[in-house]
Amino acid sequence: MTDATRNASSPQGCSPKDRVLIFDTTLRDGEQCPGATMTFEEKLEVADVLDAMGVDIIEAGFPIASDGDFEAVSAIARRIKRATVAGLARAISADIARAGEAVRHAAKPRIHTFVSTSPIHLEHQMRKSEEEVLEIITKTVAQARNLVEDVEWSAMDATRTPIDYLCRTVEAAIKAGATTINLPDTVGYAVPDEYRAMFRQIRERVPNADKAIFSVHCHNDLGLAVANSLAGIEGGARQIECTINGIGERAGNAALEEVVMALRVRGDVLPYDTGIDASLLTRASKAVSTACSFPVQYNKAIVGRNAFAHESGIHQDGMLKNQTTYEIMTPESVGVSKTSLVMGKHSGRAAFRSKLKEMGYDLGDNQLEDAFTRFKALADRKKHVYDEDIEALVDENLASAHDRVRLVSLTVIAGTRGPQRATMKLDVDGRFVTEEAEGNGPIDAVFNAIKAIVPHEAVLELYDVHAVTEGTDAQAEVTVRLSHEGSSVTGRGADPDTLVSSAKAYLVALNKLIAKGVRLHAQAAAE
Ligand SMILES: CC(=O)SCCNC(=O)CCNC(=O)[C@H](O)C(C)(C)COP(=O)(O)OP(=O)(O)OC[C@H]1O[C@@H](n2cnc3c(N)ncnc32)[C@H](O)[C@@H]1OP(=O)(O)O
Ligand SMILES: CC(C)C(=O)C(=O)O
Repeated sequence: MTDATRNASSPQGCSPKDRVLIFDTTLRDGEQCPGATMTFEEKLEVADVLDAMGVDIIEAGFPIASDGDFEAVSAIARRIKRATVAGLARAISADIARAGEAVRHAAKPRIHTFVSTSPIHLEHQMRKSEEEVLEIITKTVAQARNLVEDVEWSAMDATRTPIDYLCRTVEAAIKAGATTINLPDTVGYAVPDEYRAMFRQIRERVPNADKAIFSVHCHNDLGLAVANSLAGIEGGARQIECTINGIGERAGNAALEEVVMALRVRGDVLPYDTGIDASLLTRASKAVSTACSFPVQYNKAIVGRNAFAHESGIHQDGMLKNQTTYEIMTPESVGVSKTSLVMGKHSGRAAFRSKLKEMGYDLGDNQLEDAFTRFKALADRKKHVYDEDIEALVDENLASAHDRVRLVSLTVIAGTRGPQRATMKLDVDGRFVTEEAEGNGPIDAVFNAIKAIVPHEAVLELYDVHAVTEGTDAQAEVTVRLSHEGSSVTGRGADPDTLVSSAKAYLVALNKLIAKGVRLHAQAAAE
């Protein structure tokens, strides 16, 4: 641990852990993510959330990039009282002057200047020799240090830089006054062992290494940004550069929420503290996603909408018995109100029973088994099973417990070439009866088939259909009202197939009439 990080050690009473500084670059590298540009106001909002969450350094932008960026960095510098506010600058005098001007009103200003160090970059981008770049480092870091006390220097493409030359650049930067040395994996090329070893070697070999805090900055081109960041910390770095939701150039940067929670949850093997209030992580994720109009992938660790959602029966059963069976952190710890047990085709009885209880149903074992069978059948056909879907099927189930006429099967031929034809099989008092009927439209054909099997005088007073939930696979809920000899009854049926729900609704109403004493005439031959 360097002197600088020791100053920021753990709160009193906690076991002493090394403090890792969180440098958030959502507003700079994050904004470099294609399509993630934020307006001035959006940047201020994000900066406020970051500050409230306790990030140590907010990299507010790249002031030379545009007047808009300069204005945003200046406004954030004026506004933020707790965190350090940094502005990025190339190793160019005008950039450094502009960054210095932008952050000068910050309570804690930082200039972050960078230059390439790898042979590929020196030859093809900078078109400079190693010696020329060493001179540039000395000159530009000194210029920045004349403007502010807190200067960060980054070796762009450090992980593709030969270690001997990297040592020389780091030594030069510290000598010129850099207080933080960032060794970025600019192109997401490193693997954890290599990145950890790089920090160990640099800290051992550079004579003045203990005068600076070392920093990691990892890109996610191989999906290793978080793993590399943690490895860099094990190698002696004490600052992590990261972004909310992992947004950033190309495949993005290490996600702030992931590094913070990895350090917290695995404190046993990663004994480091951050100053982040993790309960604000979800809020920060939403704020950034909204500001950038950049959706968070559903299965994103920590802040994705599925991060605390369980659909499979075995997991749901475990969760109902004890949350630690399938969750390594509580949803509340990252600002999510609760775990969700999502009802779907992989759910089991334990979760179904619990869901029904939550919805206010108290079913006996047989009723529950019946409803569960119907739920599984529905889930096989429907992508999302919502509470309303479950409610519809349970209500229908309860209503049909004493029915004398039940739907067994239905086939309808419909389309532009009428007449429409329905073939229906009903269970009437335990006997199967099949009839075929035509109609003026498929629903008329369905109702005529019912009348053919169970002739009755009742009049259809109302037919209404609406979607219970969203999407083309939504359950259609049909309401049918029948009246007979002064009494009228209503039936409801739900099914993703409107014709089936129509038949069910009609039969519910008909069964109610039968229960009221209307006589049945099952005419068709029993099978
Ligand atoms: C790894 C990173 O994320 S680095 C940060 C990347 N972010 C950005 O580039 C976003 C903001 N950028 C911009 O708005 C523009 O690129 C500007 C304003 C910075 C520069 O614009 P321009 O002057 O038109 O230059 P352009 O972008 O075409 O080329 C970059 C120039 O900077 C040079 N350069 C790149 N990095 C550095 C550096 N660290 N120090 C000095 N010069 C550098 C390049 O060699 C090139 O110089 P050249 O024109 O002499 O060949
Ligand atoms: C400017 C530096 C830190 C950078 O963004 C990178 O190397 O990825």
